[in-house]
Amino acid sequence: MVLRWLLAVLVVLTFVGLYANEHWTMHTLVLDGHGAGQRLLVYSDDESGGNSEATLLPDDGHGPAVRCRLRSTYQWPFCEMVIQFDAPGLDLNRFSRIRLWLRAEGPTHNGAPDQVRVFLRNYNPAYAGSGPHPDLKPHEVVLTPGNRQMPIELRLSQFVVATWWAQDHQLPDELQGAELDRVRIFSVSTGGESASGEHLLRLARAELIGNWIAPESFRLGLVGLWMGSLLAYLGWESWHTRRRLQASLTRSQALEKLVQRDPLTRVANRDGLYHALELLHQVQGEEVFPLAVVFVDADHFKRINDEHGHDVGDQVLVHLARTLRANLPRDDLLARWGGEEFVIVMPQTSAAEAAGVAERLRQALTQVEWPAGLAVTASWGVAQANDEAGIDLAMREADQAMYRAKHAGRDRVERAARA
Ligand SMILES: Nc1nc2c(ncn2[C@@H]2O[C@H](COP(=O)(O)OP(=O)(O)OP(=O)(O)O)[C@@H](O)[C@H]2O)c(=O)[nH]1
Repeated sequence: MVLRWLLAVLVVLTFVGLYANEHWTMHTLVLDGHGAGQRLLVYSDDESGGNSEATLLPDDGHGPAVRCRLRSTYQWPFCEMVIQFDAPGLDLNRFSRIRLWLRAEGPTHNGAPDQVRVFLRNYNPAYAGSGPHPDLKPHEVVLTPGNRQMPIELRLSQFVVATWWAQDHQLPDELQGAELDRVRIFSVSTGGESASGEHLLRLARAELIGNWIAPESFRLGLVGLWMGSLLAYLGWESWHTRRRLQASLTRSQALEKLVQRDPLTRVANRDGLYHALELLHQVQGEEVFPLAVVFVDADHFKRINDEHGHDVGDQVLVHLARTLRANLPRDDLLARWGGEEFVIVMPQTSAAEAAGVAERLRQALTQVEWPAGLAVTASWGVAQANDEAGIDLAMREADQAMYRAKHAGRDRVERAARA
């Protein structure tokens, strides 16, 4: 359930994030030649041997323009409006698009609308040289503004390295692709097909549009978010499972204890006794032997029930169990064997020592304030087991010894013949 919610949230976040980074969180850089680190210039082919004339017209409220008298004395005549950026140049990786408000007027060879070339020129010492006029790598898009709706929006990925420049520069493979990390020049130039005559190039506005976070970084961030969330979920899930297991273990242990306990006297029942014996043997190993077993049976208990009622009988059993427990060391096990009969198991104790303990317990019963002013006594049988296999035999022998105590007149301790 949690995983389903997590996935749903991640999917929504991913889509909203992608959309927001693309459309909502844009930032803009205006290219007008007046901003910090920008300069507006015009060039023509006269520096390359032509004699075209480029004149910068003052901004008349519609943005700067270049009036160009194109003369075909040069092979590739051109006029160009240039916005130059201070070193180290602009890193356009923060941007994804460029918007242009651009007009071009002038004669063409075949009467088609005038073309404009848009350039982004990048600096890299590997090809630019170190002179005052660096050889920048031109990235080009050819446009036909005509009567197009403004602005014209171009993706920066549309800019490709100009083939005429690439052919002149035999660059190694790794330098042949587009590079827009140190752009020193943004320019618009008359088209390659423009005919001689007077042209007008007007750049009312140019803006670079960027995402606040570069798309690559944003996508990397999204991958990180997915991986981080799933890892956090796995961590939480394993912690939660361990807690659930622990809780159910504690519950089942508590339940087991409850099942192994006599509800009236609160001491162990037979199952509880055997379980405790097993644990004792696991912990102490063979050191539990010799192990003494004492059977205790309340005398004339039926009479107590008959004369004073079942409730008094119950209270007598509770008092008997409490007295036994209170007078036994903690390591000795006490259990209700059934009816009015109890068993004591004493680790590391011989039958002789156990008989002494039983005798003290027998006397302790005379000190108890029994219900209904009764004077309750019990008969005791003691036996000894020397190894694990001997435990059941010792139980039977202690039981028999207890019956001998009954027949001998009750309220006494008897040891098994072998013990
Ligand atoms: N009140 C009460 N009586 C119980 C309980 N369990 C067994 N009894 C009774 O204990 C009595 C045991 O009687 P007997 O086995 O004849 O033994 P006794 O009367 O103690 O005689 P001796 O053992 O020979 O001294 C029976 O009447 C059972 O009903 C119990 O949990 N509560």
